[in-house]
Amino acid sequence: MGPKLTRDHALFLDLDGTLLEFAPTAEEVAVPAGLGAMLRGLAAQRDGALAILSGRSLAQIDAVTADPFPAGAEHGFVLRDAAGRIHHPVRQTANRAAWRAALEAAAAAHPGVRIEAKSASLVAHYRASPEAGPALGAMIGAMIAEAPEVERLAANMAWEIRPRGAGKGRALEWFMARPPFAGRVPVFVGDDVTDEEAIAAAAALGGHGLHVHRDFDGTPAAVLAWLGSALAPGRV
Ligand SMILES: O=P(O)(O)OC[C@H]1O[C@H](O[C@H]2O[C@H](CO)[C@@H](O)[C@H](O)[C@H]2O)[C@H](O)[C@@H](O)[C@@H]1O
Repeated sequence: MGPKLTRDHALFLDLDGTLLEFAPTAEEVAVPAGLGAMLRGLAAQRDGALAILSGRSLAQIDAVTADPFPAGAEHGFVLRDAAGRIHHPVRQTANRAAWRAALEAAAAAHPGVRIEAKSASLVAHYRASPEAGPALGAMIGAMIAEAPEVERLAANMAWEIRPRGAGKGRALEWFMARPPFAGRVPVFVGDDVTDEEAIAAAAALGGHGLHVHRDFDGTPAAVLAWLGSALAPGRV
């Protein structure tokens, strides 16, 4: 369970596996009823100090939350501050088009594998074809071996090629240096290997880095119940 939330906490929330149950594709997730209203309430409670930190694109985040909250999209490659301004902390790679073509060709040879192209990252999803995972991972590792500007990430039933130097931990630190986050105590909740650096960053800043499986019962429902309890009458 997380701490009792107060208005002094800045909230940083992952989406898939944390607020959303996993689904066959990102577009097929069921958004819990009332999620947008709850996030708006939590943001208002702390003067807007609530940000979404997700591997999803900014457009996909907004489709889930229904409001343009501050966000670190694509694992922190695209940052949207509280005033709605967009920032890119690192540069795009020049090899993206060639890598995308190679991944599409690999996907054509593995029924069920799906390639997702975000503004900077490329993802090879193998949830519908788990047996393809190891070969895809090896192929991607070899493909980017000479490209130090990117890294291969083992995501949830997916491999992701993302620009090195971004990441959810850096995104959290970036927000914590700016209003309305600065001066508050960071609280991050995530579930995945891609969330560990934000869990560590929140703790290093004197806050709470929470894991859906280690600190809750492993379900988004438990995280949502905890968040919702902060909006109960008489709280904060
Ligand atoms: O950082 P997150 O908010 O957890 O987003 C991570 C990735 O989410 C999406 O993929 C994952 O969720 C899908 C829907 O449940 C699932 O089908 C897929 O297997 C998961 O890897 C999204 O497609 C990615 O771009 C995000 O990086």
